[in-house]
Amino acid sequence: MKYVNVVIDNNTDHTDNLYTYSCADDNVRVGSKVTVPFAMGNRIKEAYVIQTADQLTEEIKGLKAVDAVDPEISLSEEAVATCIWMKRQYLCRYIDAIKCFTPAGTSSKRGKIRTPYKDATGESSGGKALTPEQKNAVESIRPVIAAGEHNVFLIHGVTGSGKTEIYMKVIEECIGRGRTAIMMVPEISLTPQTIDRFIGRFGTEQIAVLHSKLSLGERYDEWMRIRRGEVKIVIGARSAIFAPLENIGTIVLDEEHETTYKSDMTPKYDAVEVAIRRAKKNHAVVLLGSATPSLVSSYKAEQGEYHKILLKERYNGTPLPDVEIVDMREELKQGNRSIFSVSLYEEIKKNLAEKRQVILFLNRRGYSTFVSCRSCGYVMKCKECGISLTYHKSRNEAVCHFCGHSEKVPVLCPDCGGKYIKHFGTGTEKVEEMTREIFPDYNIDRLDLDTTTKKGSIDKILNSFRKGKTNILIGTQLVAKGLDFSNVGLVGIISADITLNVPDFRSAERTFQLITQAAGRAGRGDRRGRVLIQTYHPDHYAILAAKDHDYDTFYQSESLLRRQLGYPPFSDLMQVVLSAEKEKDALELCRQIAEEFIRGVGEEERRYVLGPQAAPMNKIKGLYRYQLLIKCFPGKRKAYTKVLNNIRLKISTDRNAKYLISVDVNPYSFL
Ligand SMILES: Nc1ncnc2c1ncn2[C@@H]1O[C@H](COP(=O)(O)OP(=O)(O)OP(=O)(O)O)[C@@H](O)[C@H]1O
Ligand SMILES: [Zn+2]
Repeated sequence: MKYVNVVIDNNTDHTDNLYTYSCADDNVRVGSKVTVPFAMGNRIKEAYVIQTADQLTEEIKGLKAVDAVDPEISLSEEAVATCIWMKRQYLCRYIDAIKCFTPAGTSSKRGKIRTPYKDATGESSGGKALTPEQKNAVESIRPVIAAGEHNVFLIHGVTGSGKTEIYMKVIEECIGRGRTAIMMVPEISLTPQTIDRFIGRFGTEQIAVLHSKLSLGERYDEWMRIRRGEVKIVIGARSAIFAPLENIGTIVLDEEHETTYKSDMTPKYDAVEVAIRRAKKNHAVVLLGSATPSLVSSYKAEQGEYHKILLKERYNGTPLPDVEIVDMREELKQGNRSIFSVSLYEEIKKNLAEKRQVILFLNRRGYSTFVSCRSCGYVMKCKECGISLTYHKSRNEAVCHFCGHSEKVPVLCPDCGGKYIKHFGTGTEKVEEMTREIFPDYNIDRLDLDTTTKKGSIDKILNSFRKGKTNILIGTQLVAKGLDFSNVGLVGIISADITLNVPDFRSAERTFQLITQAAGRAGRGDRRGRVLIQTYHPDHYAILAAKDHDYDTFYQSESLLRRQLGYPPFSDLMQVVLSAEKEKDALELCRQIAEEFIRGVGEEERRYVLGPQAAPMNKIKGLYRYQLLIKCFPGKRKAYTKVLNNIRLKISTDRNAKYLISVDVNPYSFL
């Protein structure tokens, strides 16, 4: 007879505890999926074993027995340990963490394993001869793997330095030693080339690709292949970090600075942190790769927590693109009101004449930014969210980019009855229209959320650009993410100010990253490329540093500011959001929670609690939102999360409560 502590598969905070059962099946172990009779009615529920024991330390009255042990599905001990850690780290329930590690969906019962990407035609095995920089990188990682030690490497390599080649060599090394690997990319649909290269090198049998387009049945099949140990490499986006691999030797996070690695849904985990946690338990190495490492990662490298590897040159020696800043205030003075500065127009013309391709980047989709009345200043806003609606010309509608609500644009102003309702500002849809007007003889395409809703549309747009059919590609940040095309001569950044003006302490960091990444798409072949940055803030340090490809200077200025203000990487920033139907209630409860938190952690912490204040998105889907921001300095995380979690539980388990509470540690957006 064994005794087990289990977590019940229940979606509530009331039952987020460990429940003890006896178990007659000797096959039961930590991580087993079981069924148990639960609560008064003894309904059979699914559950997961967190602990096992041969004896009970004290007698339990009315101890029930496990109903059955699932022979197919189980978590590894390491996965269970990671779940317990996640619960503490991200203030989630046990079951929220466990669900990350278990397969969604059920067996497809088709008897045939369906592998996605089976038609991929990648490069043949062997790989390329490494450049000296690539070789140095691999050589400094190899001994750590040989020794079976854990370490984190921050591979800071300029755009086009060939980081993927390093990942593949390191993974090869691991597999040669009988170990496994996780290869993470920020967005799978944008990285078909990377996947092709891996499949070409390692073959489909050894690889599982996890992505959101898989059906539930496919996902289940892939999960089982991995769990049975048939797969050596798992490639995927954020959730692939939970792949049920054992004996992991390497975890790679490509473009480690990308916000997609942070989950904004429960559990609100950070895949970089989970990767390091899992790697430690597996004695594995973590490779964090980027041309623009996050400030947090660079700081950790500086502190000696990570080992930094620098790659300063593109693999083929082509210099980084030549970057020019265009002061849009001057354009205005010259009477140019178009979205194209004279220099940008001339550069586009020149590149098209030379048969080189052009990328135009603007980090805002839609046609205009807002719809407003010229006579009275009325602005169309989302009734649910309170944010201004964006005009989409192709649909002839004003759309809320937060909740998706859309409505027709009125002919007359609903406020003053005037007929001067107009749309202002620029989005990618308008850039496309303008570009078509000015360059009617060229093929122009657009890559943003609106043009990629249909299945396969991303592939289509990227393929036609790769083949050279598209002359000008216009897009949002999707075009800044790792695309590797050799014939791009020019990248034009229509407005660098959009990200700069977002109310977030990371806006400068994001701007620097986006410009550098977008610029990095230019001149990846043999000929040098050119980049034009249009801005009303030509003297901003983020823009100047991006122009000079000068990460270090940016890092120094930015970390100085962050240190003074006590922002990450010098603290963890915790966001507590209270939502309620009445604005007054949300504010009042937020106030109470602030006091309760301070009582819990001590009066001397009061100065680290900011707010309550209305969240920048004051109203979402009809609920008013108020927030507290808490700066949590090193050594305090445990105490803070404990108090916060108790507050959260009190609210979430109160059946009469009219509020919602959400706690997010280092969210990627504070809106
Ligand atoms: N040693 C090499 N020999 C030949 N070609 C190489 C070599 N290393 C990399 N390449 C090629 O260089 C291109 C860029 O490599 P990769 O996509 O890995 O760059 P990256 O460092 O990830 O850049 P980014 O940060 O811009 O995404 C690819 O087309 C790749 O095939
Ligand atoms: Zn809305």
